[in-house]
Amino acid sequence: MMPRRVPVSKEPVFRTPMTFSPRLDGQKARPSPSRREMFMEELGLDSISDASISSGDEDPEADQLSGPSQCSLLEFQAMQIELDERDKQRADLMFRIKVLTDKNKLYKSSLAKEEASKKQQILIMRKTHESHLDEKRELSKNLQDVIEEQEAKIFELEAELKGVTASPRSKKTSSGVQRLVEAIERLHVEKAQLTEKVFLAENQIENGRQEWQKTEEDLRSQLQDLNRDYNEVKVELMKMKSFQGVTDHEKQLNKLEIANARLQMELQETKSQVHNGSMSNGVGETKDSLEIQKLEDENSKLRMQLNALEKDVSSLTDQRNEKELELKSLEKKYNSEIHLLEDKLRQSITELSELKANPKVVEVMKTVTVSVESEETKQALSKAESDNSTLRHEIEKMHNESEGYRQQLHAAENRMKELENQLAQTEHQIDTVREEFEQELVKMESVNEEVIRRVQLESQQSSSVMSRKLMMMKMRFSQIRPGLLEIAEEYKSLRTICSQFPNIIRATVQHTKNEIQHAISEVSEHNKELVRKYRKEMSLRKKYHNELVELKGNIRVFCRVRPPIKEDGVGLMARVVVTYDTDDDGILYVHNKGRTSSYEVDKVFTPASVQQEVFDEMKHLVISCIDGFNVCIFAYGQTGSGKTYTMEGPKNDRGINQLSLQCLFAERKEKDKEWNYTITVNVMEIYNEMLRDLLSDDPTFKLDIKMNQEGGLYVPGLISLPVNSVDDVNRLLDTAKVNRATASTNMNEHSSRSHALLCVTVTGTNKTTGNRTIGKLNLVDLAGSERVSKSGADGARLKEAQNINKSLSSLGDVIHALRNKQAHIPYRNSKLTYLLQDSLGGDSKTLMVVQTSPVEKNVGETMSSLSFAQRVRAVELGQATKKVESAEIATLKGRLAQYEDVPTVSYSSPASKGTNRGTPNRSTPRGTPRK
Ligand SMILES: Nc1ncnc2c1ncn2[C@@H]1O[C@H](COP(=O)(O)OP(=O)(O)OP(=O)(O)O)[C@@H](O)[C@H]1O
Repeated sequence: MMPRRVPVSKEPVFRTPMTFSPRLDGQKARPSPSRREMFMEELGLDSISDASISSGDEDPEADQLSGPSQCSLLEFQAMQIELDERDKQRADLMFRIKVLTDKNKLYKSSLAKEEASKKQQILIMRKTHESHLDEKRELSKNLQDVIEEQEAKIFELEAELKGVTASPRSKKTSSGVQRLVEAIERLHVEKAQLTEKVFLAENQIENGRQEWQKTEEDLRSQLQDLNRDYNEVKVELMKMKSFQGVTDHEKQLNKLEIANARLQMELQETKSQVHNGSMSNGVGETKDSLEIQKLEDENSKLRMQLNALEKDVSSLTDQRNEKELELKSLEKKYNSEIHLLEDKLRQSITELSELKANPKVVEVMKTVTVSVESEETKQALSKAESDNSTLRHEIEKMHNESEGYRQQLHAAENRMKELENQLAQTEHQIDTVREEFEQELVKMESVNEEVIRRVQLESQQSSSVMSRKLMMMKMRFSQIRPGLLEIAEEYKSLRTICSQFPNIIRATVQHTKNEIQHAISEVSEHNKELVRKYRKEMSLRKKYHNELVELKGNIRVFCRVRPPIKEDGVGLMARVVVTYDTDDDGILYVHNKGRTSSYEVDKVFTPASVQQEVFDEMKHLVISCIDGFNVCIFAYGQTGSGKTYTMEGPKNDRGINQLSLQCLFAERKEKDKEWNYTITVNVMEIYNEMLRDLLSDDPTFKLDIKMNQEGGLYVPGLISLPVNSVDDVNRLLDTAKVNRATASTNMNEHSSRSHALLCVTVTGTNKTTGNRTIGKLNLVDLAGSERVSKSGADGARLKEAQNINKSLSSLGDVIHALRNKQAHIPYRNSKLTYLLQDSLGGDSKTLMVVQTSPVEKNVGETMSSLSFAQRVRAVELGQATKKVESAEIATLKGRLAQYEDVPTVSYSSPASKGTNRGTPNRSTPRGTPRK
């Protein structure tokens, strides 16, 4: 979420450059504004972070409360903090104003200093000028004196020429020259003094310049500090912008932004004010940089003035030097002229004295002039006249020169006046600058005062608003304080209770756990007891059931469901549709087209059941064979349902056939002390209604089933072989397998379409009594039970299927007849039923293992097989009996067999025809079995 922008006030506000330090470190963003922040917003105040609020003497726990009362307390605290901040700002402002005032004073003092030094300089200059003027005046006076002296001399000479003495004049001349020399010497002294003063003034100017530079540097460093502060604030702002920017710091960030904006505004406004102030009479805030600029301007102005003054001084010095040179040349000139004049004068005097010494010449001259002019007189007179004219010329020339000097003096005076005017102008300029500066200072002061007044007014207004709000808050706080205290108390007590909660909860949980555990253990005990009872009941039930089955002679039915195999394929048709009852191991369910059919058998073996598990359930039946019972176990089911797997089993996991023989061997061994047992086996198959001996040398030979005189069935030519070990059994079974393969074109298909029979005969003789028992165990792997219509067979295969169907349907018919206790049981309808006659209807214990596929694809056949199994299960054959013969009977039977040439090897026990029970079966061994 972007931070909300707050419009910046246009009024200039003095602010310190971000003196607060907000919680930047370790602050965690809050997801949404708290109620306190919302309240602060309502009041139009900036929100304050939790960390910045310290409640002082308030109960700190009250801060943690939530609700209206907590908001009010926080409002009060927020107001206080806001006021503190304002006070801080005001103090900061005052400090800045004080700094500005100090600076102003400093400028004033430096200005006064500068002014004083300038005044001093002006005074010095004025004095220098005055002294110069005096000198000039003195010089002109001296010159005037010299001129006057010269004029006097000329006059004296003229007068002397006219007969007047001129002796006092010469004295006057020498005194004027003397004064001129003195004046020149004074000028020299004054020049040295002036040079010294100029040097002094230069030093002062240099000092002033250094002071200005220092002030300038100070101001520059202050400006740099301010800029640095500003940059720091900027950076701080940037940091805060980058670190914050989430909802709970929005207002703080806004506050900083406002402060920043205000600072910028201040800066701009100050700039503009200063600019306006320099352009017109506008007022503005004094900013250090502009002041420096202004002072620099003034400094440069003053420097210019100083330079002008220095120029003036240098020009005056030049002028003075010129004058000195002029004076020197004049002095030289006057001296030479004076010397010349003195020489002339001396010459004239000598001539005059000569003339006086020779009065005749004078008289002659006078006479010549009046009347007779002698030649000499005339010459002397003309010479005198020429000398006189020369002297006049010289005097005129001197007059002219004197006039030139007078003009030069006048020009110098004019120049002096000009310089005085310039000086007056400079002074005027300085006065003007000073006045302007003073005016500006006054303006600045007034602006400062104005700003201070405005800020004070503003802060007063804001503080009065804040005070009002504070008052309001205080009032509200005082109103809600009791409630708050109450809530705080409640909160404390609640907190105490809450702090006890974990212990209570822990204890309660522990207690509940213990109770539950106790209950569970009780229940489990009870359950165990129940399970024990249930199992006991079940075993009893089974026992009774078995007893009942034994009594009734029911055909026992087991069902084995094979696991899904790859031939079942994938997809919908490979879905498992057979499920099992968890409580009853005799019930299974088949799901077909949304309907579920349940089937009850004596025992259900799931795909997880192993061979041994299956055999264990029928072990007692197998063992009963050793006691003289006839037992028949046959596997029924569609092709590929696992019949062969159950009966034969793979090599590494043998099935019922081998396990049964192993069991019999073990049993024989156990009873070895009392009984002498002989176990013989024969292996047959019925294929296309043909009976074959799989242990014969010619397995294709078709065997017949015949009945002896006693009604017993026998198979002439059938080979029975004794077996004494598992190896014997394996050997025989392998031979049977080989013969079965030899007799067929396709072994796999053949095995599916033929019934395989393994018949085990156990004959036992009691070693003590000589009594004999004969028990038979028929182990039958039936052909596949699938329907012909489904298999779609034709030709030879159709015949096969029909034959299979025939035998199986005959089996069904026999079962049906037995079930309905019909008088005629159609055993002879097929070779299978005929051969199994004793097992199905005779004095036999019969077990059918119904094999099923678990997948959808075979669901029809599965249901059909299970329905058949249901019918088979309902068949009551009556109680089976042992076939035991006494020793005498056994001996007699043996003798009889020797005399009678009848087949003695009965396939099955010689049972009476039909369903008669109770008659001991006779069997006549047919000689020694072939090897
Ligand atoms: N309980 C089981 N566990 C594992 N695999 C089994 C089981 N039952 C049957 N199979 C497998 O199912 C396939 C078919 O079994 P099997 O040949 O025994 O059927 P079948 O009913 O004798 O067939 P057919 O009537 O054609 O002789 C075999 O590959 C076999 O290994």
